[in-house]
Amino acid sequence: MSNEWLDRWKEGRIGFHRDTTHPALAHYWPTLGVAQAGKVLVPLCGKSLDMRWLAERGHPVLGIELAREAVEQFVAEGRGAVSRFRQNVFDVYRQGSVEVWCGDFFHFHIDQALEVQAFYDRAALIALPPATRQRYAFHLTQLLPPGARGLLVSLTHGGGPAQGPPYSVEAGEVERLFAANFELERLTETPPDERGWREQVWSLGRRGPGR
Ligand SMILES: C[S@@+](CC[C@H](N)C(=O)[O-])C[C@H]1O[C@@H](n2cnc3c(N)ncnc32)[C@H](O)[C@@H]1O
Repeated sequence: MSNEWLDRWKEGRIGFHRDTTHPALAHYWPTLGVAQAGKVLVPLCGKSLDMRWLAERGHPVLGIELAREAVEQFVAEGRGAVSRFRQNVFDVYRQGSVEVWCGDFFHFHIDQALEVQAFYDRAALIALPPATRQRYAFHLTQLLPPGARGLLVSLTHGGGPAQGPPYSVEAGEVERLFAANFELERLTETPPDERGWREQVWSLGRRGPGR
C-alpha cells in the first residue's frame, strides 16, 4: 500500500489534490466550535491547501504524510521560512503554524498528539483498504482526547465495492467504525458526480469515558 502512494507522488498521479480549499471545510468547520488555538490533526494530509485554511483561522496544524514529495511540495508551494527537525521516526517540516510530519500515520504516537483538540479527514479514510480502515479509526480514536471535534469527508459509490483508492465507504461503515467512540452526524451528501461518486461530510465529537 505504502509504495503505491510513494509511486503516485513520484509520478505526479495526484488527481485527488485540490487547488482550492474544500468547500465543506469552509462551510462546516465554523459550526464545530473548535477553539481558535486548538491544534488540528490532519492525517494522510498530502499537500492539502486545507491545512493553510485552518492555519489562517488561527489553528496550529499537524499534518501527517507518508510521501516526502508531498511534504516538500507543500512547503515549496507555501510562503515563509521552513524549519526541519526530527521527532522519533518522523521528519517534521514546519512552516508558519503548520507542521507536516513525514512518515507513517500508524507510527504517530499519542505522546506526540498531546495538544490536539480537533481533526480533519478529507480523503484519508477512503484512501485505505477495508482492514486498514479499521486500524485507522482505532488509531485516530486513541489520539483524540474526549471533547475533540472533527470533520470527515468520505466518498461512496452506489455501484458496489470499487477497486480503490479511492474506496467506497458506505455510511453504515462510517457508523460502525466511529459510533462507539464519537457523536456522529452526517451533515450532507452531494449528488453523484459523472462517475457516480457522492461525497459525504460527517461531524464527529469524541466521547469521554462513560458518555
Ligand atoms: C487520497 S490522498 C489525500 C490527501 C489529502 N488528505 C488531500 O485531501 O489532498 C491520501 C494520502 O495519504 C497518504 N498516505 C497513505 N498512507 C499513509 C500512511 N500510512 N501514513 C501517512 N500518509 C499516508 C498518501 O501518500 C496520500 O498523499
